[in-house]
Amino acid sequence: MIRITHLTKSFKKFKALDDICLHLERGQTVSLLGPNGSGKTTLIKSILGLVIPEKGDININGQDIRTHWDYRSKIGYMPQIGRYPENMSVRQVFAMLRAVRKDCQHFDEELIQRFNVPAFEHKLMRNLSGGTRQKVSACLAFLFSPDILILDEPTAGLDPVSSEILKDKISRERANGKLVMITSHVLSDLDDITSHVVYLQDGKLVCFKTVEELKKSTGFHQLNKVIAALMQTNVHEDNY
Ligand SMILES: Nc1ncnc2c1ncn2[C@@H]1O[C@H](COP(=O)(O)OP(=O)(O)OP(=O)(O)O)[C@@H](O)[C@H]1O
Repeated sequence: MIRITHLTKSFKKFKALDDICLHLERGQTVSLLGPNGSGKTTLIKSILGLVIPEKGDININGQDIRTHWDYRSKIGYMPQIGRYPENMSVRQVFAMLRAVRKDCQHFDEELIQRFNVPAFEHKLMRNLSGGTRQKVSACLAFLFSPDILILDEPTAGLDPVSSEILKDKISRERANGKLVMITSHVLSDLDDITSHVVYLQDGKLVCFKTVEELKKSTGFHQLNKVIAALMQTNVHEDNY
């Protein structure tokens, strides 16, 4: 579904991504992990076409993203910090985005209901709490039933109940054959939902493995312990 080959991105002399190769398929929930500054957001932005790499290719469903822009309509993106027109109400933001996406035939409004958006949709974006803003971002990421979901720190700021609602939604969308990519530093939030781990360090791909493989090779059952072990062994992956 997403094939990344020899992706390299530098900011001046600094290599943020260094020869990344990955092949991600539908039905996977891929946790994109690594220390601060390891290149996770740069990788996500490269897939979204917001960062232009100097080397390498990204193909989505067999099409090069540099020449086929319509792939973006198949991606739902939840940014780390959602930026919206601050003087619009929540209701207006939803209406505006629905109007932009006239091509969309099927709306997924489940999160809108489960987060009880109608209770706060009259509020202006600038007056929302951080967690409520996250709920709006989550609802928008899922709203147009995309095949690929890219969620950057999705549970940050959400209360425990809302966090469980979102994780449940992610699991069911994966079961429906969607590809979900998630970054988070809260590994306990990823434990139940991750099928594969991509681990980056200094812009390099250290590991791309299933959670089961990692649990077996490290002897640990919790993702945070697995990742701690991975950081210590620094196994290099050339088998993608
Ligand atoms: N526009 C830019 N200009 C210069 N350097 C950049 C730019 N964007 C990212 N970088 C650098 O590239 C490196 C990777 O950044 P990136 O945001 O991808 O890391 P990350 O793994 O997402 O980090 P975090 O976990 O802190 O969110 C960092 O050293 C960052 O400073």
